[in-house]
Amino acid sequence: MNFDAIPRQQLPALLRTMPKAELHLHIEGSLEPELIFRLAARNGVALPYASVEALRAAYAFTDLQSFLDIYYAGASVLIEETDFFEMTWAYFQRAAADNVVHAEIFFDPQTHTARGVPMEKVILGLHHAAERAHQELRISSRLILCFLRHLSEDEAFATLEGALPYRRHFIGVGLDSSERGHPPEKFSRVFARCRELGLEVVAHAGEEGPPAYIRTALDDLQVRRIDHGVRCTEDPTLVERLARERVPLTVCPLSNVKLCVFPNLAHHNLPALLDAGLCVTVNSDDPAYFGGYVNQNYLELFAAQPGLGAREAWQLAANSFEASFVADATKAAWRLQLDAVFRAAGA
Ligand code: HPA
Ligand SMILES: [Zn+2]
Repeated sequence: MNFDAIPRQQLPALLRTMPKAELHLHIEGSLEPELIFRLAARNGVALPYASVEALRAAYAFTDLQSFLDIYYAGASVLIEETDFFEMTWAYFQRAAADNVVHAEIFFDPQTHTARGVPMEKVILGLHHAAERAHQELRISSRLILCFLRHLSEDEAFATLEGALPYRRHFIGVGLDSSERGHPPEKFSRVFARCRELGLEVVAHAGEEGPPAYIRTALDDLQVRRIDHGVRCTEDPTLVERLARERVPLTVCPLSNVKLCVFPNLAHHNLPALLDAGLCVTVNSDDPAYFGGYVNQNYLELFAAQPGLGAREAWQLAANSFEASFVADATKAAWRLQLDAVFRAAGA
């Protein structure tokens, strides 16, 4: 492929139209303020904000915790199965507009079961939206259950137990919420149990936490992907290992800027991670809170980083397929679609 034949002004259209997988998306983070207000009214949930505008104005985060406080407040309007369905269906429609062909979606059951919402309503609401997306939008998807790391390992075990009747609806587990002070090894036993059950395992690490958390996610939890992982560059030996073992990083550029991990996109280390040979992917994390869905992440990052061009666009999309939890034959079919789009653009 001749990537240099593609002029830079063609890049935004190419970023939008290229097929891609999204592998780091918290479904509760796709809840737009308008839907939060609509569900609050329908379910009789009181919100500490007077209007959609007042809620949006509160989206000025200083770190991960300042975001999580508002994110959990927003999720409190989700009560019935149809609420979970509507939220997830809205995400799939946005994803289809961004030419996402496959999504691996995180959900946080403890945020809901702690309020008395049954596990069944959470999982079936998401599952039915995923089925409709497959039929009507031709988007494939998988669900990944996340344990909240600020809670105990015993609570994670109880959550796993409660989810096992719906085992066929999710393919893996992850670890999210407040990273600092909650290292991956706090969850070693429950992740070992999940691996025994044949679940895929991933974990957020090295977003705000130190590179040591990336190491223990790999060694103690034996994760297949690292979510974020951007702080790995503070430890060159770790970067070499991630490249050698081709451990994917699901990077979320707009999230990193909103949560002050980097001052702006021009200072984001994604190009350095790509240069080091890592299997980096671009994702939206919590698009309703961080200023855009997956294409917005690509577009703003490429606009801010002159070193990123058509070659890197292709590589990032190819990485998103490689890093997904689907059969090799499916990955190969997506790669052909991707190559066809680049060839049609002149590469
Ligand atoms: O970016 C995140 N980090 C940790 N926990 C989260 N829960 C939703 N988004 C995030
Ligand atoms: Zn995340």
